[in-house]
Amino acid sequence: MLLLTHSLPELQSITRDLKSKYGPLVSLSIGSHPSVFIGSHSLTHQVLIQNGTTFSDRPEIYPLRAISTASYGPIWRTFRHNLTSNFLRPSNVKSYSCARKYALGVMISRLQKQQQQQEQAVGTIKVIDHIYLAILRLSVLMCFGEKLDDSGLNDMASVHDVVGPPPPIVVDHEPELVITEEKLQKIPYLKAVILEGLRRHPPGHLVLPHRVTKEVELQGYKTPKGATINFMVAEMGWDPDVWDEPMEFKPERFLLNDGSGVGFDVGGSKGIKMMPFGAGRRICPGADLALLHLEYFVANLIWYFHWSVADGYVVDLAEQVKFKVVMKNPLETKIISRTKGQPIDQ
Ligand code: HEM
Repeated sequence: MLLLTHSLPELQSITRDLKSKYGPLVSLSIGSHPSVFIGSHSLTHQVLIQNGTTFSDRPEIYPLRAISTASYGPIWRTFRHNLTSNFLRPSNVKSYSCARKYALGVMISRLQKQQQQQEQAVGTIKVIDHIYLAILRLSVLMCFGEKLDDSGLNDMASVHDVVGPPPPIVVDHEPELVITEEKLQKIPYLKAVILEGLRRHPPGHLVLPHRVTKEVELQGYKTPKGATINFMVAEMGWDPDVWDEPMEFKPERFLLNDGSGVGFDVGGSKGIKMMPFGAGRRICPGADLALLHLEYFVANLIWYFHWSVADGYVVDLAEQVKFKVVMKNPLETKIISRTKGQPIDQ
């Protein structure tokens, strides 16, 4: 089959149809490049975890060969080693705590100012799809969007249990008090919300394309050397054979039975149920940092503000595929500062 489209939604709808007719392994040809789409959890595990060396190359379609686009070989290994053993080393990530706190202070100050201005102008506060870190954009808004009408996230009872009463107001971008990285460990429900956001609305519906380095047989289909292999991340997270009520937003599914923690292996080494960060040798090296930031900013933004839907606005979680998946219709929220005292002009 020759597929004459580069539109991801169209591609997804075609692969979804084909998958329902012919099973989880669907092979398409895009131009002259044979291209395979895998939506099966077990096959993905077999391919990326058990046969990683054969499936970790990238197709030569990128003009720039950086870490994410480099061929699987010594140059990629050097890039990856530099990144993981320096910038992303756990001790370094911990040492960026001051920068995280500063970024949070800027965010809170802006939101407080916006709240004050909008209260004066129209008596209501609208924050229009404007959370300031790109990494947070989709997941936070999706989480808020899904849970806004539910007391679960705003109350996030465990956040308040862990950190106590409302914080003091923020002056000069410097929060006196924040929910620290260490305290986040005591809020398993928060981690579950973030994971559920990434399952239900993964920022990428496909991982970056992989390339197979020798001819292989995949579930009886001969796949030639050089074929591009794509993994259907969103489909895997929504598979009713693996997830109970997959289209529902239910963070509890990630909690241990007694609610004391989260029992989920993001890397999928023993089995893949979802893979928002990919899996195997090319798995996103920033996954831990991303999860930490999502938890940190969500927890603190909930501690500092009460979030609800703007008057007359109906939450619409339709997605739009840009570089990453974003909300088609930006979220409009009303925020009320929980801080003691009034926000001041800055
Ligand atoms: C919610 C946030 C993020 C998501 C969902 C995400 C997801 C992904 C995915 C799906 C891949 C492709 C995996 C594959 O090809 O199999 C990837 C690769 C990559 N990500 Fe992330 N990522 C996130 C944040 C970050 C952050 C914060 C960093 C760096 C600080 C980062 C750095 C990278 C790099 C360097 C690669 C290429 C890895 C390689 O090819 O070896 N990502 N990411």
